[in-house]
Amino acid sequence: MPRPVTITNRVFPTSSEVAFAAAELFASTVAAAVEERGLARVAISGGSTPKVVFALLADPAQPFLASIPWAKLQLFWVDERCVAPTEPDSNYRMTNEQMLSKVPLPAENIHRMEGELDPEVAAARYESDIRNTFKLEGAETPTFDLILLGMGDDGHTASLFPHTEGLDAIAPIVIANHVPQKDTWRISLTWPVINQGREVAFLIEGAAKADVLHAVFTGPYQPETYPSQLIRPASGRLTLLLDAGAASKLPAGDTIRLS
Ligand SMILES: O=C(O)[C@H](O)[C@@H](O)[C@H](O)[C@H](O)COP(=O)(O)O
Repeated sequence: MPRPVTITNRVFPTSSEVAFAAAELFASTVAAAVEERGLARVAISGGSTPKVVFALLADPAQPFLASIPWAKLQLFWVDERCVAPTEPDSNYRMTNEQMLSKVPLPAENIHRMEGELDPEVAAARYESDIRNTFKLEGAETPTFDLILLGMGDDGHTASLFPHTEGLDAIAPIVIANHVPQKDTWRISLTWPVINQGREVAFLIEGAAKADVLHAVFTGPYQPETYPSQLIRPASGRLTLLLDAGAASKLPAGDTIRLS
């Protein structure tokens, strides 16, 4: 059975307010990690929801660009499509367009998943990159300071899709996951690694996600069908950053206790 978790459910009237809250969480987590440990390691998701967040972080009119200690941030991805970084579907391309091309994050601090390579090769290379960057030994796994997740309307998160082999991957840090429902391969962090994050947050917007959020956080535990249910951080804490539409079928209140 999954470990208990207390969910902090932060609901905002509009998607722009959710994005600003996500940018604040990113900036404050990075600053705290640098203060405490001298560096910050963050893993971000792709898709469409985080685009505005990354644009806010790079916007000189916002407080984040000047306040984030970019040189002490090591940036990773939660997952990537198996495409070249120049392709429209590339999570790296989206992040580069919205943020990386506009902020003083050193190139060597940007840890791109190499979607252009054979999926298994790309997964192995990324796992090696993580092991080297985190200076891991033996079976040690990484503890990211922040992991920012999205959720598909099918209940997937990262590239952990319903009824795919990636859900069974416990030991690795990074996997290549075949996703038959999309007739594609993806590269993804595994769910035990995500659960080791110091701060783990879902950023979810839109009424179209209301039903899946209700199923994931109030329905029976069936992670093969709703892989986002696998996300039960070891810290015992999980944050939801939602707009009113996405939250519309969740219980009222700012805390959800999952036993
Ligand atoms: O590569 C990806 O697509 C993401 O990492 C994926 O897990 C995403 O977070 C969800 O599919 C939600 O995507 P939207 O934000 O576009 O709804």
